Amino acid sequence: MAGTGIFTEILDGEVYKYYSDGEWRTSSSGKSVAIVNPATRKTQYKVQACTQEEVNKVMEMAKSAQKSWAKTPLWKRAELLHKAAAILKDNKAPIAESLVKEIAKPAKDSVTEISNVCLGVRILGEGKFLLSDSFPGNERTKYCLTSKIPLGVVLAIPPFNYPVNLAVSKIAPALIAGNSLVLKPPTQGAVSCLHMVHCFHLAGFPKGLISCITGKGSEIGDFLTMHPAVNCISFTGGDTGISISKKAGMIPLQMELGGKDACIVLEDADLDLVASNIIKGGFSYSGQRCTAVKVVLVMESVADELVEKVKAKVAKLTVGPPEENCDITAVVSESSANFIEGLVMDAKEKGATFCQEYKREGNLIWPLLLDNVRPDMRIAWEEPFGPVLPVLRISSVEEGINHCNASNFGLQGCVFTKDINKAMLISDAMETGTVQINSAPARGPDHFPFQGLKDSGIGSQGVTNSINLMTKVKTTVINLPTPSYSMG
Ligand SMILES: NC(=O)C1=CN([C@@H]2O[C@H](COP(=O)(O)OP(=O)(O)OC[C@H]3O[C@@H](n4cnc5c(N)ncnc54)[C@H](OP(=O)(O)O)[C@@H]3O)[C@@H](O)[C@H]2O)C=CC1
Ligand SMILES: O=C(O)[C@H](O)COP(=O)(O)O
Repeated sequence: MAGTGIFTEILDGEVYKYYSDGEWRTSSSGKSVAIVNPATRKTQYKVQACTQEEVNKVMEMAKSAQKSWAKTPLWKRAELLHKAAAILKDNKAPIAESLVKEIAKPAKDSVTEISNVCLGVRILGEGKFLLSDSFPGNERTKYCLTSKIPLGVVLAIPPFNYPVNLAVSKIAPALIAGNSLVLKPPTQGAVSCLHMVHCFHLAGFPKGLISCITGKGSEIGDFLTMHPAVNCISFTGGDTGISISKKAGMIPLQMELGGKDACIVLEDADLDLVASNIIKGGFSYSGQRCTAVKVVLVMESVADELVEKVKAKVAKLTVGPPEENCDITAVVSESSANFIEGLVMDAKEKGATFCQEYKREGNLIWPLLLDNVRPDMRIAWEEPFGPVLPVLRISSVEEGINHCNASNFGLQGCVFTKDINKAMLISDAMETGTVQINSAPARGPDHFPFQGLKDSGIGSQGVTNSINLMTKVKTTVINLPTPSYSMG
């Protein structure tokens, strides 16, 4: 059970503690932040509302712990990460339980990301050796050695929908690269993150190297992201990332933001395959994935058949509590449910075809496919982050590409066709960070690059790219008095 067994020390009465300088602490603010269970709409957990002084302390510790961590051999860093992964694996149950209660989601295994990041040992263990005479006009008098050095303190801010998984995908590359890490978990998902951080604590990482500050992003966020001790921010979430980017100083930023992933369906597509992918892509975790299919752009000639196939599959989705492993569960908050309803009502007023009756109970919204959506409807452009999927019928491939490219987002997209040549041309034309051919958008596997164009983000994720972003290249040049040629 959450907060029991080896996790007892992370709880103070009914409020979870925050983690600083290798210890679990109660904030001097005397205040807590409530975490509301999306399904019951009742307070499920409470976390500390940390103060600015507590943030300052954490940053000070992070700076000093990083100095000695950077001198820890790579194999030892990897060993500790493997240990943390093993502890996480052995203690999945309370993390899974809090994911269910905080974000209405069945548990997801986050352990593989830590292990995968140990690939970093190889990436970081390699450098470059350059010779000056490869550049015109130079003799071989300079030997240049390059290696990757840590940045310092990395601030990680994951979103509610994958609080543990997206935290670990930031923590592990930061640590293997020799950085220290300050985690600000999403409020909805904080308790799952605190359990995960305790697994790192039990693995025996040095004091102060990892810390976890809780509190509302709207209250503590600016202080954290603009803190002078922070050397890199890795953020996943919504538009907040755009404002963070404007305020952050001259530091590397990894921003994975929203998306309006388009699914373009050509006449020759395998419609059964498309329908399964629309269900998986549009409705898994109730559409609350940045990579969810958020608009279907289907050629008019096959639209009726595709819509019928998707309708049949929507009818089979189970709707209800996360504890029962239902396909569709309550969306994360009442404000999110209200926002989704606003999009649905706008589509209704403007004449979209409802393939199912719109139904909502509290934060639980039944899956809904909207056909004959037109570009003047909000749902054609905005991301519902819920189980509502619009279908726009197109009369040419160009129309589909134009719709996709007119979006301010550019995360992923997908195209379904049996013609690989057409698929490649469409992929090249789509202004998105990734295009999936004949499959729904998805972030993984972990070592694939993952990035958004336009308002969908800056920087790129994936094991190698994260490590590269969280390090800087350092060069040492050996200057010889006379040119030296091997064996010469
Ligand atoms: N591209 C991607 O990989 C992903 C994108 N998203 C996008 O995120 C949105 C939904 O996720 P959601 O979690 O609600 O996103 P938010 O942007 O609201 O929150 C993300 C994180 O930022 C924190 N935060 C809020 N305000 C600030 C601030 N001023 N400074 C610093 N941190 C702050 C939040 O904390 P708190 O919870 O305390 O407010 C949370 O930890 C959708 O738009 C979705 O598309 C989501 C997942 C993945
Ligand atoms: O935050 C998200 O929504 C994820 O990064 C998407 O990951 P997935 O494609 O593996 O669901």
